Amino acid sequence: MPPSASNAPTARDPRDSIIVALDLPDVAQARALVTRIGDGARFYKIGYRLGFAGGLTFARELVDQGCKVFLDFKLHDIGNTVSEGVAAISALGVDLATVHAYPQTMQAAVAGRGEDALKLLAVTVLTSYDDADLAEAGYGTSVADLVARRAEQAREAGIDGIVCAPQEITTVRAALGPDRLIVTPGIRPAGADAGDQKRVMTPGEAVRAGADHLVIGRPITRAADPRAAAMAVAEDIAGNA
Ligand SMILES: O=c1ccn([C@@H]2O[C@H](COP(=O)(O)O)[C@@H](O)[C@H]2O)c(=O)[nH]1
Repeated sequence: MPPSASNAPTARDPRDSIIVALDLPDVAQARALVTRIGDGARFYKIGYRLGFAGGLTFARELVDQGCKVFLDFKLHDIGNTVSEGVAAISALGVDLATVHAYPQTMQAAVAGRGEDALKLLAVTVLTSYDDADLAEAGYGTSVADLVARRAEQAREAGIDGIVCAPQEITTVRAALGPDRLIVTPGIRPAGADAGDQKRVMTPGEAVRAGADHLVIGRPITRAADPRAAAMAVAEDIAGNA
């Protein structure tokens, strides 16, 4: 079960910094995992895999249980489609949603969100990319420079926060100012397999660098004891906050 009112983390509880990526094949497995994590986390991310397998209904279930929900579909399309898509996401009552950090896309997303409580995050450069991947995709710029440029454009567009790797937090914070969110995937506890992630840091390092939230999938969801894995992350965060 997610944390009950009696053991709910306080505002400064390190567990509030953790967003668990529920990259699972179906709702039954996602529900079982959330139960196993219990009071180890209360903020969950739903992406393509679960989203296309009943995850939107499950998002509602998590919200009704008092959990926070991040819908990570990384929208990128013509402006009208993005605006209407964001308006539809707003109606789900989730807390965070992502779009790619292209100026047209971000402006359309902000227009679609209107006055709703949904916070929009712009994904700068995926954490599975390095400079060589950007070059291969046709960009003549480094990851660091592209993230910095996109963070500036996100601020101008009125986006609420940025998704970037922990390595870029200092640059992004300078562009965004103190109040907007910095959310970092690419998090690996010391010794954990990086897998397809190329720009990684430990939870403690990322929090020390200034991340507001850490997105963590496999190191928690594939752990033998997911609650213990989440608690170990929280401990690392607490030791570095
Ligand atoms: O740049 C990005 C943007 C999003 N993600 C998402 O975060 C999680 C990370 O999962 P791990 O298993 O901890 O690698 C995953 O859902 C990605 O879609 C990202 O990794 N990088």
